[in-house]
Amino acid sequence: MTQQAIEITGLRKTYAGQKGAAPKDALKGVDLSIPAGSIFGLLGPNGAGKSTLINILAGLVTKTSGQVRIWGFDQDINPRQSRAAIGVMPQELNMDPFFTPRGALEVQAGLYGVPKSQRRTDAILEMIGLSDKAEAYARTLSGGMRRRLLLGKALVHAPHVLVLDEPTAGVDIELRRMLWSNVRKLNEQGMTIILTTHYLEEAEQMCDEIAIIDHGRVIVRDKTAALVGRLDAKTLLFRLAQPLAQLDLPPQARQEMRADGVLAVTYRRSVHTAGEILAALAAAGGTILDVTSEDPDLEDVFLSLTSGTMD
Ligand SMILES: Nc1ncnc2c1ncn2[C@@H]1O[C@H](COP(=O)(O)OP(=O)(O)OP(=O)(O)O)[C@@H](O)[C@H]1O
Repeated sequence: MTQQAIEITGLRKTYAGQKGAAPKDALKGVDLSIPAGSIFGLLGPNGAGKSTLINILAGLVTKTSGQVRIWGFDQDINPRQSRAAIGVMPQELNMDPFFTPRGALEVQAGLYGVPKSQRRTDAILEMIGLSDKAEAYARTLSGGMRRRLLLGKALVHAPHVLVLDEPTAGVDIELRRMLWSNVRKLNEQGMTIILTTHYLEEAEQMCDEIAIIDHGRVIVRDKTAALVGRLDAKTLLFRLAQPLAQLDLPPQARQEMRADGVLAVTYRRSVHTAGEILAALAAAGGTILDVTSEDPDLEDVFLSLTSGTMD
């Protein structure tokens, strides 16, 4: 059996309502296991409960009920070991402006009780590309550098599991590339990676498996390819010699003329075959110059499963 990096059972979180507001059930009984060594994506619309889940894993939010095991350690029974097994790169860029990157990494290592002889401050600075800024005050660092420092801070205690909360929101392409190449390297070295992202394409490229959370529940969890494959829709794109006067498609297929003059025909693979679509075009007298196909992507999966409120 694969070892599980994270095992969550029946996890609930109810925030007390503030100023007379009703209590908020942010997590309504989440069961989720994340295999060791994977890159796992946690997706969901705003307010779905992702941050709550991550913050519970990080030990920053107290759960209402349920069980959380990190690297085999129960959070309630072995809080210290479960905490030592995980590192979190948070979203917010708040940091003490008077710390230098070296100072921030050293303080963080101290907080985790990493003995001086075992600290890897120079190696981490090198990895996050801040060796030449090691002694600069944080307030002089750019947003991108601060983010890299946050990644470095999450790594000081060499955790088994690294959680990245929206690591690439609003960052430029170069930083995104650097982050992903670091993440891949860490994963190749055996680190389990959990990431939340709003960029579905990114999740599709990076993650082995994905869970989608909506309204405090895991509504789907599968291998990325299987998730995308689960969608039945298929689109054929035709470039025709001349526009068709009329095209009679099978009843459940639909057509759309795109701005670039390409005719897009979408159908359900479980209902129709590509042959039926081609036959309909031939019957309409269409001369096909070129045909390509479009498979559904994660966005289609996402929209078909959630209320489509992702922004
Ligand atoms: N401290 C809090 N007190 C009360 N309600 C909260 C608190 N933190 C979060 N919530 C509510 O719990 C729900 C889940 O929030 P959470 O931040 O976990 O969602 P999210 O999926 O991370 O969203 P986002 O992508 O916007 O960060 C939301 O309805 C939110 O308003």
